[in-house]
Amino acid sequence: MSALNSIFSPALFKDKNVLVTGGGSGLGLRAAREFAALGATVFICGRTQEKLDRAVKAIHGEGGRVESVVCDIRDRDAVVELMQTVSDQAGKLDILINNAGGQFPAPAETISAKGWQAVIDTNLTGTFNVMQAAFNKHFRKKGGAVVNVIADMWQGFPMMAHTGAARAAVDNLTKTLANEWGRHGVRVNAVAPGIIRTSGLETYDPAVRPMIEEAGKQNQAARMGTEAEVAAALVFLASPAAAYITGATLRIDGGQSIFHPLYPPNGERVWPAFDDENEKP
Ligand SMILES: CCCCC/C=C/C(=O)SCCNC(=O)CCNC(=O)[C@H](O)C(C)(C)COP(=O)(O)OP(=O)(O)OC[C@H]1O[C@@H](n2cnc3c(N)ncnc32)[C@H](O)[C@@H]1OP(=O)(O)O
Ligand SMILES: NC(=O)C1=CN([C@@H]2O[C@H](COP(=O)(O)OP(=O)(O)OC[C@H]3O[C@@H](n4cnc5c(N)ncnc54)[C@H](OP(=O)(O)O)[C@@H]3O)[C@@H](O)[C@H]2O)C=CC1
Repeated sequence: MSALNSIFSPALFKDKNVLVTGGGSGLGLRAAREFAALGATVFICGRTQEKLDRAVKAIHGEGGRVESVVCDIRDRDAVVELMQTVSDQAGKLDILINNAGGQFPAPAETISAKGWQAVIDTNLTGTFNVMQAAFNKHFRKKGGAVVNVIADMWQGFPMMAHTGAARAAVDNLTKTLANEWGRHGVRVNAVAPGIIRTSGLETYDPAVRPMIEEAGKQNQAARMGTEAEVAAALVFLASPAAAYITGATLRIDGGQSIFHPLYPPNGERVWPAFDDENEKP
């Protein structure tokens, strides 16, 4: 077992280099810690140097190998440079976790042109920029694995029209690029988290937090997901255990996306809510 109580073999990613975009906080940081604990050399990127510095310190403190690069994934040239940096420092990239992203809750009719563009540029174009640059610089010749982080937008995404559209597009890109790049030995998958308790949620306006707390219980586990639960799925899809999986999107949402308002009757549970084993002391 690794320091993070992982069920995976401690040397699973020995000699592998992993890039986690948005690895300075939340899900990305948890994933970066997990890959580092399993033997990988991890690169993390984001827009904020201080956030990255704190993450590097945390991973070094756990004995992991990590490098950070300031990079806005919306900037194509910066993303190409990021791939060059990985090449200069580590020689190759094996795994890309496309996690950087964000949005703000707002009714569709109020979203400004710049607000719409910022969210599409970040979550769709930025995600594509990183995949394309990783393929051209690294994966084309030696193969690799990509896991994109999207969201639960299967029934539309009220108050999140911009990100719902962008994430649905990335779901489709995942399938398209799995087809185009399979012959190069590249697997492309995605995870679709439901509502996960991360530091990212705290960036939202306090006025919408009660709504998020309530929505976080609308699933079969009757609670929000944890960072560890998403990281475990990212690790699995990036690992050789998923060698026969490509073009797939794994929903990590406690059943939120299939939640039926009429069941259970009167909201009664037979068993207590599922616990996250990783979070138990
Ligand atoms: C039911 C809830 C389900 C929750 C499931 C999902 C959860 C998560 O994803 S957790 C959190 C992930 N982290 C974040 O979302 C935080 C990071 N967010 C962002 O960085 C921004 O949302 C961003 C994508 C817009 C960042 O772009 P950036 O270019 O840095 O942003 P600017 O500040 O320059 O703004 C550009 C544009 O967007 C408008 N805008 C930004 N925030 C809001 C807001 N809260 N409400 C309305 N409009 C917003 C901003 O005003 C700018 O437009 P103009 O005003 O027209 O210039
Ligand atoms: N928490 C949840 O319930 C859910 C989260 N998600 C998605 O999971 C991912 C991680 O979210 P979470 O950990 O919760 O939130 P965080 O806000 O903690 O993580 C987002 C990370 O992305 C980085 N980032 C944002 N924009 C850019 C950019 N343009 N270029 C480079 N890096 C960027 C941020 O760093 P910086 O600001 O320094 O650039 C930050 O480290 C996001 O894509 C999020 O939308 C999806 C479904 C549910």
